[in-house]
Amino acid sequence: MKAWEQFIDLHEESLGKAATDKWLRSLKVLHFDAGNLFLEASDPFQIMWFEEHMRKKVKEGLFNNNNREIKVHLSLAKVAKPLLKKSKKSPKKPEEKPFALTFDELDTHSTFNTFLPTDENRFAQEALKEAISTAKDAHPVFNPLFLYGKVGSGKTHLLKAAAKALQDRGLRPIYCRLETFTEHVVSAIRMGEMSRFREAYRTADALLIDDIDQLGRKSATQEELFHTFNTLHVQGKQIILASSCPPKDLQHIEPRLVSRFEWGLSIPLTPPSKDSLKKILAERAQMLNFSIKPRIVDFLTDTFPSSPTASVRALEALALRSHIEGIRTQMAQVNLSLPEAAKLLSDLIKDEEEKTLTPEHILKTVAEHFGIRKDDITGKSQTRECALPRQIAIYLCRTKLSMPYMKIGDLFGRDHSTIMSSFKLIQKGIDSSDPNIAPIVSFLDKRIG
Ligand SMILES: Nc1ncnc2c1ncn2[C@@H]1O[C@H](COP(=O)(O)OP(=O)(O)OP(=O)(O)O)[C@@H](O)[C@H]1O
Repeated sequence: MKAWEQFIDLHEESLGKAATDKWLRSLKVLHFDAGNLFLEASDPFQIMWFEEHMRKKVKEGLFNNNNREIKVHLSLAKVAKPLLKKSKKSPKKPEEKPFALTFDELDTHSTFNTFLPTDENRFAQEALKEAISTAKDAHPVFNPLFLYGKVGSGKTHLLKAAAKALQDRGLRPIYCRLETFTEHVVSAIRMGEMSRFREAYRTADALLIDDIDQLGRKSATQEELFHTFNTLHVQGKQIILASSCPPKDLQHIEPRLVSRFEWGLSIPLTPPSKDSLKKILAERAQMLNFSIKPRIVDFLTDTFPSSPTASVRALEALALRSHIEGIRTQMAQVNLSLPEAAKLLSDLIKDEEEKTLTPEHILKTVAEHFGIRKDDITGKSQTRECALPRQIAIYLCRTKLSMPYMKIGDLFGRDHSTIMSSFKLIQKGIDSSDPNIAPIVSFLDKRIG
């Protein structure tokens, strides 16, 4: 496939020939349709390496002749040693026809077996298992099942586990993220293939949609979801949805959909506690055949406290990087010390630190934006070159961190009333849509996060 070959050639210079051959050229091209490239990896580390090093680059740099993004789907070769026992069912072959609905893939580690039951999530797991065991045989008692919880509470894991368990029962569930459902609606409309879209979704044995809170104001998607929901519901097909909030808090979603989401059972999920997260990491390491000392597990949970997702990703990165490093230096993975682990994860740790919002981070972002030094912002200079960035930084410290004026004054070496008047000046600029102030503050506000 030409675009893929060109993409590989382009990256050979920075990766080197050996790495390019080992990690990219050895990926087997299974199939290509207009927007999707299916590749097969020979071992799990190749997939992890790709996700870590190439996923972003592919998204930004792999396009077809019509300049549309090509999505890369990676699977593990059947002969390869899987991380977990795989289902006996062979994966569905992608369709050959021009309009192909490609659904999100299930992964080998998101199963019920690998989901650690905690007091907070036990009920959700039981409800899902019950729904799966009776799916298709009886009208579901609770339909839909609506899982909701914060980032990292295990929604995606449970949804994929449920889809996998349904497949193992010989049923044909559809699992997809809302983004995929939306893409399908949009391309079906564009290509005049609505009947094929409907046939695919409405004949499924169960429908599982993740990130339903991202429905937003897309009216065509809401319309199709509404009819898909009704058709499946009337037939007694189980519907399982996941969202960051309960149905009543969903934004911009038609009331008729919200009320349907409330027909069944809504189940809250809570992110795992620190102790549970440690157990999750230890089990994940075992699945990866990665020997990890408890104190490195502690280090991961302390370093990536904001979300289980980040800790799990860091663990996977550590397993991959120490595997590569081990090949290079003969270093035994088993002996990985804390400083070695920290070194291998230094970029991820830096990213994590930057995510924590501090006055330092605000100063750094504002200074970088205006091309001046942090010291210029807190320094004495009254030139406009320094004064405007300073006033904006003061404004952002107040609005983003709710810092008291006195504290901001200490940070900027100015008295309380100067800080207040800087704040008011920027606020006035925003309120009056001053082109020299409002767009910059809005941009920096988003950038700071
Ligand atoms: N109880 C659990 N047992 C095992 N792994 C878990 C558990 N809870 C979360 N995880 C793991 O933590 C990571 C984050 O979970 P997941 O992606 O399912 O969260 P989420 O609620 O879908 O978050 P988001 O809202 O960001 O999509 C995953 O790697 C998942 O496998």
